[in-house]
This record gives sequence, C-alpha cells and structure tokens, in this order.
Amino acid sequence: MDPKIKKLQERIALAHLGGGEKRIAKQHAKKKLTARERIDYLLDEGSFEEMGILVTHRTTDFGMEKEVYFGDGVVTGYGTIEGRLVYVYAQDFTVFGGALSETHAEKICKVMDLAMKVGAPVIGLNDSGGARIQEGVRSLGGYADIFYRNVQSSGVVPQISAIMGPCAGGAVYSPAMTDFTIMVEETSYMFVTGPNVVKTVTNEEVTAEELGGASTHAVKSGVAHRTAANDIACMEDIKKLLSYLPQSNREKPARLPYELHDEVREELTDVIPDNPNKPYDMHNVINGIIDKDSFYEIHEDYAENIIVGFARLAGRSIGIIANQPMYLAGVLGVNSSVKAARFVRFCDSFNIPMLVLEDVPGFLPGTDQEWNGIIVHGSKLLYAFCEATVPRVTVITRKAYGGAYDVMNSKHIGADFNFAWPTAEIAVMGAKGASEIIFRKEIASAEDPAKKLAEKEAEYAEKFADPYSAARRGFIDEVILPKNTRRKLIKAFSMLENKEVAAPKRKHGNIPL
Ligand SMILES: CCC(=O)SCCNC(=O)CCNC(=O)[C@H](O)C(C)(C)COP(=O)(O)OP(=O)(O)OC[C@H]1O[C@@H](n2cnc3c(N)ncnc32)[C@H](O)[C@@H]1OP(=O)(O)O
Repeated sequence: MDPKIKKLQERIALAHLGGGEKRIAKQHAKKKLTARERIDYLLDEGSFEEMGILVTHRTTDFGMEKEVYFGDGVVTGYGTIEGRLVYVYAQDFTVFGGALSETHAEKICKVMDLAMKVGAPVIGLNDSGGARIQEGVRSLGGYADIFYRNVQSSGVVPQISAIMGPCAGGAVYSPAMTDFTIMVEETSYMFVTGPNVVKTVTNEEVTAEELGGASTHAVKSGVAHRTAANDIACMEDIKKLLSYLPQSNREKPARLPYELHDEVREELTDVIPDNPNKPYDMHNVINGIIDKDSFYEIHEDYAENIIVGFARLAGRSIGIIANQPMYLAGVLGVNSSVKAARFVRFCDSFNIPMLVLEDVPGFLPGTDQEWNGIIVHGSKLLYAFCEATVPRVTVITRKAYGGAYDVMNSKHIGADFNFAWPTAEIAVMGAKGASEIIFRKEIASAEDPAKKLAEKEAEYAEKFADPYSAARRGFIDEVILPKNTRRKLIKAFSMLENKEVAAPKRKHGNIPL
C-alpha cells in the first residue's frame, strides 16, 4: 500500500479507537455507549460526515505532549435524521473523560457556526468531566466560546442537548441555554458543584444522583425536559422531538400528509364532570383533539399543574399549553408559569402555532408563592404570550378566572381565535368567593347566613359562570360543542396558516427575569 495512504488510514483507525479498548470496555461496563456508537444510533445509516477527526490538543504542560488522541475527545460533524440535515457533536469519555480542551471547544464551535450559516439543528451529546484541567484558562475560554454561540443560535436554529454522563461546573450552562435537555437515567448528572463541595460548604450529605440525577432534574428543578431509560432510548427521543420542529426560524415545521376521517370526537362530550369542582385529566381533552398518539410531552413530571408539549393536528405540528385540573386544580404558580413561558417562547421562535386549553381558577395564593416572586414569574407567561406572533388559538373548557383568564392566551393579548365550551365559566372569580365579597353585609345580616350565601352563589353563577357574557362582547369568538373541537381547530389553524404580524422596531424586549 502507498505509505501515504497507510499513514492516513492508521490515523483514522487510531481516532476510531478513542482512548483505547480498555477505556471503551469501561464505558460499556457503565451501560454507556461510546460517542461514535451514539452517533450511529442517532443518524440515518451512512449519513455521518465527520469533521476534524485529525485534530489534536496543543498542550505541553504536565507531560501532555506524550498523551495525544486524534479527535481530542469529541466527535463532530453532520448527517441526517429522517433525511433532514443536523449538526452533531458527541463528547468521547474515553479520551481524558471527555474533558473540554481549547481544540475540543474549537471543533464544537465549528459545527455550531456552520449550523447557523446553513440553518439546521445542533445536537450535543454531552459526556464530560468538564474543563480539561491540564489546560487551565484556555479550556474555560473554550466553554465561553460555546456559550456565546449557544446564545447567538438561540431562536435561530433548534439546539438539543443530551446529557449522557457527567456534566458539572460551568459545563452545565451550555445545555441550560439550549432549547431542550434530555437526561439519561442513572448514568448522567448535572450540577454546578458536586457532592464533595456541597458537604464542605453546607455540611449536607447528598449523592450525585440525588443532587443532580435525571429524575431530580425532571421532577424537582425542571432543568431536564425529558429523561430516557438508556442511551438508545435517548437517541430515539431526540429523533421524535426533531420531527415536530423546523430546521430553523426561517422555516415552518414540516406538515405530514394526513387524510381527514375523524374530525368529530364524541368522547369529548362527557369529559367535563358535572361538579365544577371535580378534577379531570386534561390529557383526555388533548388526546380527544389531536391526531392519534401524536402528543410529545415536555416537562411531564415538573410543575404538573400545567401541561406543555408538541402534537399534530391534521398533520400540522402545534405546541399545546394546557392547564391541568388534576394538579392543584390547574392553578398557575411560579414553576408552572416559567415552564409554560419558556415553551411559548420556543414555539414562537420556531413558527410553531399554539393551542391553549384553559381551565384555570387563578394564581396559587400563599406566602410561598408571593415570596418566591409569583408576580414576576407569572408575568413571564403573560409577556411570552403578548409577544408571540405565531397563530394562537384558545379553547376554554371550564374555568377562566381572574388575571389568569387574561394570561392564558386571551383575545386581549393577541390570540387569534378563542373558543369556549358550554361548560366554560369566565369570571373574575368563582361564584362562592365572589358572593362572599360583594354580598358580605347581606349575608352577615341574614337570619341564616349559610342559606343566603348559597342563594347568592347561585345568583352569581347564573349570571357569570358561563361563556355567554364573554361571547356577547366578542372576547369569545364561538361557543362550540366539545365533540366539534378538533374540526373547529383544524379549520382555524388552516385559516391562520399565512398569519403575519409586524413587530415594533426595537433591539429586544425586557422580559421580567
Ligand atoms: C467550566 C468549569 C469546569 O468544568 S470545573 C469542573 C472541572 N472538572 C472536574 O472537577 C471533574 C474532574 N473529574 C472527575 O471528578 C471524575 O473524573 C468524573 C468526571 C466524576 C468521572 O469519574 P470516573 O467515571 O470515575 O472517571 P475517572 O475519574 O477515572 O476519569 C476518566 C479519565 O478522565 C480523566 N479526567 C476526568 N476529568 C478530567 C478533567 N476535567 N480534565 C482532564 N482529565 C479528566 C481522568 O483523569 C481519567 O483519565 P485516565 O483514563 O485515568 O487517563
């Protein structure tokens, strides 16, 4: 063989070996795939084109010149998923524990820059011990170069992070600034400071899993949008998520071919209980409206009083934001407001129409909420809806009370089409609370105050606990039968297909943070 060709082939073979067979075996023993195996599962077969396979680090401190690996601990390049272009980087834990060096960061930045120029998603498969300790500040600079690009790319191309091993210290901020973070159960963790530092500083004893494992971040902090049982499930999940998204903010999401045959859904007729205080599962409403089995939920186990996720409606990708009466009666709180606001902004950035399903008795009262800033956090959701210019449709299924009525995509803040079911109650507050305030004196001076309260409650409910007062003013465009909701929404979103809104000229708004 030509020695020049042999030299190239040897280098490529070495690059494919990463940190060597022993370290690969260690990675497998931890039930983790290697960087290259992950890319193989993620991309269409044979579509991966690697970039920078021969890059090596430039460090000579601490004897590093003797420890050099082709690729320098990260596999980068582009390929396709279901035929659509994506850029990918996968950190290779077998090389210096996937630690990020100056050159490792340069490789990541290169694909991020290309993604911006071309307009295609970036997928980061993170598995790293953090900053390459031997490189000091050069490694920190590399992180900052990535953070800067995360922000420049935000709202331009979708960015998805999979956490498939350690992710600690400053390294956590790149995934946090991407659009979606999916964590692999039991083999991944994310924290700013690990259990040892926590013990030293606060004397708290906590395991890495408790502090920053997948379930902690999916349930308690909301840092993880989804979790996956293992590496392969994680790759499948990324593919599914991408199917709802456009390539960039310059496009609309792809519409799947769909033959209409099931627009009337009788199962929605009885979904609302007779007793207005009885909970029901809003998932039943969602599934009663969307294309079969198309709901992809985000933050499923976090702030469960609101549901957000993607779905398809006659093949069209939509974002759904829905109050969940099963949890805290569907009230808006600090966490649910932030969860929904972030999702609304994502949908708006990427031209994904939004459907709001509303059953909200108001904001969660209490010192905990007030002291944790419900005023600021609740206003994030209001702000996010107000600035959204994508097609926006609301269906009020039951309660729409108080300020929460305004916030949940009311007509007043720019919604395009607002439907209500006959079971809707659109009012300042529930009939009991309202009667206790406005008829206080009458009730107190009555012979039987409880009876009087019940009478007044019924009177108030009769007057306001329905959709008609709002419909008379045009705040509701149409009161519809639940079974026709799907049909009405398909038509409304189709009518809104070419919606355009000219935004005022400004650098950016100042969303309350
Ligand atoms: C932006 C600011 C930051 O990132 S500050 C955070 C800096 N990073 C750290 O403090 C984490 C240091 N590493 C660790 O604690 C452990 O290696 C972790 C990540 C927990 C993994 O443990 P374990 O699965 O047992 O693997 P291990 O320790 O045997 O490591 C595998 C090989 O990787 C290396 N490694 C690891 N981290 C780094 C790093 N940050 N810089 C350079 N090398 C690193 C280890 O030395 C080890 O190498 P080798 O395979 O034994 O040759």
